[in-house]
Amino acid sequence: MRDFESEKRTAAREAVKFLKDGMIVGLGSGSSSTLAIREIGELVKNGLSIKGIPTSDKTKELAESLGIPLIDIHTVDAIDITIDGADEFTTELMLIKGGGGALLKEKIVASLSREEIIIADSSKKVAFLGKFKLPVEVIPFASAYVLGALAKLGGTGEIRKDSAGYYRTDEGNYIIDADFGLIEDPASLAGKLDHITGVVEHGLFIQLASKVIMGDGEGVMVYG
Ligand SMILES: O=C[C@H](O)[C@H](O)[C@H](O)COP(=O)(O)O
Repeated sequence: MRDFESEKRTAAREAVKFLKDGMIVGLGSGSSSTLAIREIGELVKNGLSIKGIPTSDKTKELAESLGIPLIDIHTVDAIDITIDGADEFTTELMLIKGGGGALLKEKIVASLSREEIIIADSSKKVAFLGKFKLPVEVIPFASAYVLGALAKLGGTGEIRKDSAGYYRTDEGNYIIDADFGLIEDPASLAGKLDHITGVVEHGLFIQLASKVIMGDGEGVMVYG
């Protein structure tokens, strides 16, 4: 029986070894990223000098509580390294992200990053993306239209809910969790989703990850 929590922690510890003094570091969102951010907090306490850019309000709060210095994304040309999690990944470094609703800022930060390191436990590795429903962030006004557009592409979708009603992202948008079955050509689907009016962003990350560090039992496997 694998201990996924411990695999995530091992991957997080491995990823933070890439951080060096002076770096601008993208801080991912979700439970795996939280482990990495806690490790970064320890390193900062011990003298590592980095500046972080958080990918969600929750991550910002966590980083602040750990004393990790932050920098405004508008003041940087590039981010040296981002450490983030994923809901699914393939060994070709394609990802589904956004299970926690943070995909928009995560994709912006990943796009600005020289290196995007994904940390994951071994349950996240798949041959084909799509068992995990694909998060699609939409402007609330467009949600019915987008559901129809997804159906035309062969998908079904449901607007994500939470205890307060419809779930809202940090930017106030809705998330549609879309089911396309197993996705044989993620790049092609990503291109089609990019063209739907009202879609702000989607959780298919293509050619954004530089490597995936996967916890594998007691050790790690590195892809990329
Ligand atoms: O919106 C959330 C992010 O994309 C997370 O990186 C992703 O959902 C993986 O989260 P976790 O590390 O909690 O499995």
